[in-house]
Formats: sequence, structure tokens, C-alpha cells
Amino acid sequence: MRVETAELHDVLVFRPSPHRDARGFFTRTFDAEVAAAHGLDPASFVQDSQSRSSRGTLRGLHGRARGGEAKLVRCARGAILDVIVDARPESPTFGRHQGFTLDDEQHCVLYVPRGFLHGFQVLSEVADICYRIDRPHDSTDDVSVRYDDPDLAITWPLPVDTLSPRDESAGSWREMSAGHVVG
Ligand SMILES: Cc1cn([C@H]2C[C@H](O)[C@@H](COP(=O)(O)OP(=O)(O)O[C@H]3O[C@@H](C)C(=O)[C@@H](O)[C@H]3O)O2)c(=O)[nH]c1=O
Repeated sequence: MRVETAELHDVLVFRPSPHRDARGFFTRTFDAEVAAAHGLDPASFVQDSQSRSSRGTLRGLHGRARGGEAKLVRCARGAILDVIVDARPESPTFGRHQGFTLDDEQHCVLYVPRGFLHGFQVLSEVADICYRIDRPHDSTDDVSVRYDDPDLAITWPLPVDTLSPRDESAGSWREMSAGHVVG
């Protein structure tokens, strides 16, 4: 498994080597030794979740108040554009965003540190996203920023056809970053 850094500070991409044969494939999705060698505490990932969405669906941008939440994100089925925003005021890449294609061909796993916003749009007919988080979920910590916030100016690849009510009524990046609520 190769591990790459990203444009955004502290972000990692775990790039496995899938084994393909007539039956399909085998791929490693998490390796505690590799994670520890790159400064992550493997035991910290206390919940593993999965969501399924259809093409064009956008989930995000989501962050977490009161300490933030680190994530390991992968696309187990289909393909997505995953976008993260560095919301850590002390970071050299504060306010910047980066997109990553995650799919069931490359099987890359994206490490998103605490203090980021996270969202994705589905590129395939259906996509299953799996993510491990380093704190138990608590919806009272939810923070949402509009995916089409003009200050972030993220380019999404497809028209957005499905949004949750929470994402529909999300706040602005300016408001959120001024209050330093994520992380
Ligand atoms: C995220 C989450 C949701 N839920 C519940 C709450 C709600 O009833 C239902 C759907 O929740 P949401 O609408 O918040 O799900 P969703 O919009 O998929 O939220 C997720 O979006 C992506 C972009 C992320 O980064 C994740 O951390 C998470 O925020 O599932 C849990 O029980 N545990 C969880 O960890």
C-alpha cells in the first residue's frame, strides 16, 4: 500500500494494490501498521459507516464542532468526487479545497484530519461510501456549509439533483470560518 501526501496539509491518500483475477478482486482497505507508520492511531477509528447514493447526489459539506472528526473515506462501489476544505485557521492551507476521485477501481482511501469540511458527489449510477471516524457520531455536533458557497467556489462535475434538507439549508463558509466552529 503506497501512501501519498496531498496539496492540503496533513491529508493522506492510501493507495492499495488490488489483486484482480477471474473471480473479481481482493484489496486491503485498512492496515493498522501502515496507518501507525504515518502518524495515525489505528485504534482511534471507533465507528465504520456506509452510505449509498445515486448519480448526481451531493452530501456535504459537513464538519464537526467541539473538536472535529478525522475520517478515512473510501468508495466501495461506483465512483465519487470527494471534496475536502481545510477549515483549520492555523493551517498553511486554510480555506483551500481539493477534490479526489474515489472509486471501486483504484480503491484509494482518503485520510481527512480533524478540522476539515467534507462532501462528495456521486459520479456513477450508484455509489457506496464507507468511512471510519475517530469519535462516536453525535448529530448535535453537525456543522454544514453550502456546497455552492461563493467564497469556496468548488466546481462540482454534475448538476446536483438530490440534497438532504440539512444540506439545503446549510450556512456559509464566511459565517462558519469566522466562528471557528469546526475542529
Ligand atoms: C453520519 C451519521 C448519520 N446518522 C444518522 C442521522 C440521520 O438520521 C441519518 C442520515 O444522516 P445525515 O443526513 O447526516 O447523513 P450524511 O448526509 O450522509 O452525512 C455524512 O455526510 C458525509 C459527507 C460526511 O462527511 C459524514 O461525516 C456525514 O456527515 O443517519 C447516524 O446515525 N450516524 C452517523 O454517523
